Amino acid sequence: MATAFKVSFSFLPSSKSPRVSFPRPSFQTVSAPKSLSTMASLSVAPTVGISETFSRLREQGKVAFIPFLTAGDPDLSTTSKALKVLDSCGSDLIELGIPYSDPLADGPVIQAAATRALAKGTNFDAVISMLREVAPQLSCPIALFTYYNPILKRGVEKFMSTIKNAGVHGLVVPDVPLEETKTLRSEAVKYNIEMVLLTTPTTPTERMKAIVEASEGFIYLVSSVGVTGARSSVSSRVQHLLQELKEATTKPIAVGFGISKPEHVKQVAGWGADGIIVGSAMVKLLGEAESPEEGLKELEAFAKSLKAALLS
Ligand SMILES: O=P(O)(O)OC[C@@H](O)[C@@H](O)c1c[nH]c2ccccc12
Repeated sequence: MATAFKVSFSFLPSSKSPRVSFPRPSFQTVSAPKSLSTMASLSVAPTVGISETFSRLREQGKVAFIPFLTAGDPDLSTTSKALKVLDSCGSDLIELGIPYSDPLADGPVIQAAATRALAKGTNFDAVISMLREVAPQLSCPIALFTYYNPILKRGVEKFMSTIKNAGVHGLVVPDVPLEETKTLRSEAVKYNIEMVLLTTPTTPTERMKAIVEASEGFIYLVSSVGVTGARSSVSSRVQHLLQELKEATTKPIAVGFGISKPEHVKQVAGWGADGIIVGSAMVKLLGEAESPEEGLKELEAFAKSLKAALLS
């Protein structure tokens, strides 16, 4: 089971990556304007990107609602409908997970969803075809979540151009240590894909600062050590971690891991988060429903209840 693994996530120091402070990446093109020649050749969804979404929300004093789904559970046609449902319930960004056979950072709910999705034959190409069709119909941006292996298999540049063409705006890759995100980030920038990096309660301060510096779109604050999954409460350490991050950056910070109830959402927003990410609780509803239709109804009611908690 996932808890038995010790892995090098991008947000944790790896054995290859001692706790040192990092020079600013030399390719500080992160906020460079997109190349018109590159963009003109791509079919891009008309939605605004992740940074811009957060800027707009900040101006309005709002906190982003960010649901996560595993693509292909129970099947890709339901995922496509679920994306539209979540969009219409006021999602500000949707994180879509590519199912993977070895999801080391995931707890039982998302692991089971990935297993079911893979058993149904869901693969990267099928997720991309689905997105190409549905992304232009969404008003919120999509951040793709994937482990590193599927990227390496395709080649970094090919991967970035493929996801950009499918209408994706951002990318979260949990199992690449910061030092090894350089190539990913330089290719992502070319395609105007925002690479979101993660930091955890055990990330040393200097490393956290380097992560914050390099992260685009927002900073993903993992609320607790361990794997994904609903928890009964959100660690109160998050409040302190948010303060620490806010001293280091003005970039938006979204909190994820264990958030599963309207009360959690309200609490974390009250602590100053710019966004709230809810994964396992959403995935569970779709995965365990009696039928896809039933799952979509439950997803809609749940998403509305979380969004309402953010607006109240
Ligand atoms: O499932 P939770 O506990 O609500 O956490 C969000 C999460 O699902 C999503 O962001 C995510 C899914 N798998 C991950 C692996 C690592 C980091 C983050 C994730």
